[in-house]
Amino acid sequence: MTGPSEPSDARGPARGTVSRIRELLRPHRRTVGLALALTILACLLNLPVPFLVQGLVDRVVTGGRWSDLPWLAAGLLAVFGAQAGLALANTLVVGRVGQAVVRDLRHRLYDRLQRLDLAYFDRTPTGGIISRLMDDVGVLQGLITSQTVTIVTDLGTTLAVTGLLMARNGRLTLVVLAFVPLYAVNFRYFMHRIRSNSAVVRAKMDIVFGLLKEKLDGTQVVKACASEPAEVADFAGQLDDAHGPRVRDNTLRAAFSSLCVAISGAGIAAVFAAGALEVVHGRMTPGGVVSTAALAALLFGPVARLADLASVFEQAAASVDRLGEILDLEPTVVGPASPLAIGRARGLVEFDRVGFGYEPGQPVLWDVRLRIEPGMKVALVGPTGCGKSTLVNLLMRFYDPTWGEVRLDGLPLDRLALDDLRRQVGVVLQEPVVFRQSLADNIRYGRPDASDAEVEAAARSALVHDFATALPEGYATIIGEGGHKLSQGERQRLAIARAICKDPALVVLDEATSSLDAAGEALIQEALANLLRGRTALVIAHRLATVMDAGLIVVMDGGLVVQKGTHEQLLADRHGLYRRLCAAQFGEPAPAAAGGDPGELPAWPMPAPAGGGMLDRSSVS
Ligand SMILES: Nc1ncnc2c1ncn2[C@@H]1O[C@H](COP(=O)(O)OP(=O)(O)OP(=O)(O)O)[C@@H](O)[C@H]1O
Repeated sequence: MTGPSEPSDARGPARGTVSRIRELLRPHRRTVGLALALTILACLLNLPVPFLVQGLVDRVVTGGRWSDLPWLAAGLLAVFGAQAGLALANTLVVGRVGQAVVRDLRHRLYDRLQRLDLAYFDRTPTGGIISRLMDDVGVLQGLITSQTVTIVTDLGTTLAVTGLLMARNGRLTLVVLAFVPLYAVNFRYFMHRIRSNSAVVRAKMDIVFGLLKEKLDGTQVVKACASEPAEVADFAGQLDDAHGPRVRDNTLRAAFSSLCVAISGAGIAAVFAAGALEVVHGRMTPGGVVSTAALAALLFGPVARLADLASVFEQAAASVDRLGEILDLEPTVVGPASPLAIGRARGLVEFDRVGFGYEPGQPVLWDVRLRIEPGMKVALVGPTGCGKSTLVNLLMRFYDPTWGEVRLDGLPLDRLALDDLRRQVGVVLQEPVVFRQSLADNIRYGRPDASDAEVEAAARSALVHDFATALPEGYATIIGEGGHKLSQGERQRLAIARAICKDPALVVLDEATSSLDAAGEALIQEALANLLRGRTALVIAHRLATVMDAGLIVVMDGGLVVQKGTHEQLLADRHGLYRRLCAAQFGEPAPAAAGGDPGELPAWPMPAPAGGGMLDRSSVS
């Protein structure tokens, strides 16, 4: 993928821009056709102007036929009035198309984003994504709405006027056309500079958007650390960083446009000078010269604008490249063409010699072999970074194993439809996610067709019902960003209710590490017990005290499963990692007598420390 700050090849992507715009306009071809018809009409209306001007000069000014003045003036007025009317109609029509294209494009981008796998989001900053959806789409909208009309009008005008000029006076036409190559030189000089600078501006704005999102999301931490002044200074620094390239963008465009204007000014002056000679030699009337100069102005205007447009087009091409980074990307984790039907899974999970690395050549899981029987509660424990979450990510098929196979009910995961697989799994994350919608809709998020009664049943099971009914509008209360604020414990129970409402065969639990008081903790444990009942559960355990009853505790270290067994079995291994983890969390037990039979096992967990019954995570994550 092209890095955000690398300027792309100046010609290739520009061709992509044309076909991309054509593709975007295709669904609106009728409206575009109407706009084109209006444009052609507007172009044709340019043609009588030089004749009317010539008539004014030759008949009225030099010929003294004042009786011709009213109809010549009325003719000019009618032409300009009709052009204004057509321009208005055209702007309205093209504006509609532009808005529709933007809506379609944002929709397609969001659709693609939803289908891309987590790996894309791992490597792409959120700010870059938002800036593409808002900023780059806006640039393209500008090109389509304000510029396509101009392009077509100007192209039409250029052709028609060149024809007319040729018919009137070949020598003056050559004078006019001699100036056109200057536009080409001007264009060549500025275009690639404008384009690469545009790419730099966009990359800088990605960083600004990213910073903005990150810092607004983390407002609480910013305030808690009294870092507001530092944040303001940091943001100002980022804006300053983007300021230089933005100013350069402006300068390049201004220089380019001004040179275009200068070239057309020089061209018209040359037409007048050459025209004067034609009059002196009796080959043209003064009216003929004035009207030819008017025609030249009609030609230089569009040529200058066309060249100017090229700069807008170059900027849009940079945006199209960036949008293409999303639109052309195919997800790597996809469902099979003919998936196996699974119905409701029994919950048998197998990791068969699984290895995986987020980056090529850097495995974080090496050779995981694990069989989880239906209905079993399995705890994953181990030092931080040992690969617990990664294992769960593979079970959800957020990523595919680099080698080995993961199976559900004996079926390889990559033979199942993705939504079928993910429907089987309820996830409760460490940091519960709440969306800005009603409490009821938050609960039914994983199963949108759940009835109100089912939502309430899930809420009761997860001990959400009591606080739900106390909210200002009960289950209809809007929560999440800008809505009613829930406490940490309430949000965790809401996440559990969401998982229960989905009624999954499997539960993945990334056990919360935040400190709740004893009462809050007890409520969560009760809600969790309701969620886990009768389901296969995979619990990433940070506090060993909560998983001692697990049917199987899997101890991981450095991407490998190093121990497996029940709490008692694992403790019995005096040199095992599990025992060391327990010692780190609960404190060293009294030295065991020599000989060590199970009766000598320490009475872990030790009594909870004061202040809420939470045990220290220490080195265990
Ligand atoms: N998205 C990612 N991209 C690249 N590397 C990653 C990614 N996620 C995790 N890792 C790396 O993979 C390794 C295993 O991480 P993982 O999150 O699975 O560990 P964990 O045991 O769940 O840790 P913790 O208990 O601290 O959450 C770590 O070295 C981590 O830095």
